[in-house]
Amino acid sequence: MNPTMKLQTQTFNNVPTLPDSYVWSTTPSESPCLHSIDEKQVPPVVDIGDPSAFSLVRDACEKWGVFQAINHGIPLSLFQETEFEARRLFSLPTEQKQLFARLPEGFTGYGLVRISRNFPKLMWSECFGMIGSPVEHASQLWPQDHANFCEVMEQFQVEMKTLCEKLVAVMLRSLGLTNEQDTKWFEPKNESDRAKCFLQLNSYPVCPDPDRAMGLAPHTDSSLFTLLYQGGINGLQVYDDGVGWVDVQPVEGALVVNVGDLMHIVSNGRFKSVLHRVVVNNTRHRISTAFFYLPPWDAKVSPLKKLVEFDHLPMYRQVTWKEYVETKSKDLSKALDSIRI
Ligand SMILES: O=C(O)CCC(=O)C(=O)O
Ligand SMILES: [Fe+2]
Repeated sequence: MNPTMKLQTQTFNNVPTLPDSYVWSTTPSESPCLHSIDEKQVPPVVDIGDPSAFSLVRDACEKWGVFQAINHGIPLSLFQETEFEARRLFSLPTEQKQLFARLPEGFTGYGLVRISRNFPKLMWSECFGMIGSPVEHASQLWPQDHANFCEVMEQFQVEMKTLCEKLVAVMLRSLGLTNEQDTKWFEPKNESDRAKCFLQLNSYPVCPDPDRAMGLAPHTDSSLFTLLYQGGINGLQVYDDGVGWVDVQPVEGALVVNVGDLMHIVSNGRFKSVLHRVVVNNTRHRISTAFFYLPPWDAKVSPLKKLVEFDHLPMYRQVTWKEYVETKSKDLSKALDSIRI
């Protein structure tokens, strides 16, 4: 594990040069990104309220593992309020944010992104994770002034979860699965188990030397899929085998839908788990909100029966979510291979 998991006080504030621990040997500037104007070379923007959405979603998930969803029903104002509250949180002094530091194995609280432990260099980012109400942490931070933060974060999670439920149906229906029984994508341990969500606010402060730094190293999300609101500032890039790194240009009000490892498994390999990274810049502090859609901890996940019947062979063995997370935290790139049949 990286010995410097804990963020250093003052790391991001007014440092004139990039500290050595943040200098990456393979940097985004050495594998430049395509700023394409050819719409075939960028992940598509899909109006998910349109009847033609199904085939567009399927094509995007097969080719890219990512698309930008518009007309999803969540008002822009809720994204703006969430971003405003996130900025309020990240602008606090580091000592104060450290009061609710995330434990190395934990999900909630403040700190480095979980994948930091898998890389020798530090990333130019910080995050705050929440599952449900953040009141426990927020009330310590702002004893008199946490109500709005909590209200906005709770409302955001409720609306995003509803949207995730709708989107999973769209994605699986796009594969021809219309019967409810055929689209059960996890096997619960208990009857009452429901899908789970995890909200992570990400902050990428202004960086003195963005060409040698990394906001978030290349990774795939472990989730079924992730909904990402990236505000108006560029930074997210996805990898395409034929093209290389491609910018996902922010579209006002759109949500980036990232296919994760679990959807790749559930779809028996049809949908691609998208490799993505974040680059930083030297002028603007970027904030993003990532909403991960997940199974319950002890639930089992495997390729959907109908798809396996069609393919005659499952591509992956069954795995519990807990087992998958533990395998992936040991080695990001080998987790999928380790359950491949
Ligand atoms: O900030 C972004 O655009 C991407 C964030 C991300 O990939 C993540 O939180 O897993
Ligand atoms: Fe991610």
